[in-house]
Amino acid sequence: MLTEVRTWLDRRTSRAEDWDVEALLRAKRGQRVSVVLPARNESATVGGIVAAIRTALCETVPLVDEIIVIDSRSTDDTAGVAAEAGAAVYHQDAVRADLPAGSGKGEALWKSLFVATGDVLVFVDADLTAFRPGYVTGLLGPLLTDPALAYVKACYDRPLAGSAGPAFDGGRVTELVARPLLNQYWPRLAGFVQPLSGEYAGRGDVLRRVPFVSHYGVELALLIDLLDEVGLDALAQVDLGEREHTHQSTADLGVMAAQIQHTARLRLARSGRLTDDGSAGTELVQYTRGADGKGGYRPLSRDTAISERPPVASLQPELV
Ligand SMILES: O=c1ccn([C@@H]2O[C@H](COP(=O)(O)OP(=O)(O)O)[C@@H](O)[C@H]2O)c(=O)[nH]1
Ligand SMILES: O=C(O)[C@@H](COP(=O)(O)O)O[C@H]1O[C@H](CO)[C@@H](O)[C@H](O)[C@H]1O
Repeated sequence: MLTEVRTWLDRRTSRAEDWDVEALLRAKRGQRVSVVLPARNESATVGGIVAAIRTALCETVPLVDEIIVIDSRSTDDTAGVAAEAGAAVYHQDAVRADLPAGSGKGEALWKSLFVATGDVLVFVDADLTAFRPGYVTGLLGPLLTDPALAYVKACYDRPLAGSAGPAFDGGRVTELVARPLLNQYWPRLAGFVQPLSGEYAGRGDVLRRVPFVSHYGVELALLIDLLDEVGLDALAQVDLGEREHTHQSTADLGVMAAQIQHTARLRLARSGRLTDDGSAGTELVQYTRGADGKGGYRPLSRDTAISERPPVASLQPELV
């Protein structure tokens, strides 16, 4: 581990319990706080998360000023459930509908930058199955109390639901793809315990100065781009203890892994460390047996292409 990272790890890692809500209210000093949940087909969990934030951090103490759910082309009642729980719901394709539509989680997060009014934005996945308001206060703690910080990521144990395995059995793409890539090519980011965590907070003006990669490349790209934009000491992480969420299938995580590999290649090429001749395939062929689970294997073609949205701040003023 680089000496710089060792120092960073000690200096820029805190714990959720280090941040007292009353102290955060005093530190807020007129800054607005938006909580943003990107949600695709999360009707089973989004309502409980929104209600918990609203009750604890809007009604009981005025720490959070708005709760936004970006409905990311859900086919269930995510939007209705989120609205019922008290969130302001925006459909991903209805925000900046003048632009060609994009896809995936990264698109949902980029679109949130056009509707969130907070000086500080807190992002929370909508599939969490054991959410606590301390996730939000923990992420806000460093940002509201240290003006030198721009972005704070959650870290936590990630047990794999249903397995009695160790605390890091979850975060499969983190452990098998993202962490090796970061250690190989971006060792200054090796101090992040959970580089792909879906819970993080950032200053709105800084987030609007970086691009947003589509789909599941967004978290890796944000870390790499924010390191370039603001420097390692403006980044931090907060230990939230444990995180449980609805898991995707291994096959679906294969698509996520490919998107993250494409993102890494894009960033290596952009920094001149790799020549990208555009020959990397974006088709991922996976295999399944027939519906009855018998017979021979059938190929299943999956698209893993990613795209990228420019920094919001780079858009023509009249277009923002
Ligand atoms: O196209 C998408 C894919 C995912 N998500 C949301 O992004 C978060 C993380 O996605 P997911 O749970 O699929 O990833 P995982 O946590 O399983 O890696 C969740 O709130 C999803 O509903 C989204 O808004 N749009
Ligand atoms: O960290 C990971 O390996 C993946 C999958 O987690 P699990 O193996 O289902 O616990 O989950 C994260 O990765 C996505 C891509 O960055 C994020 O968008 C998700 O919020 C995050 O949960």
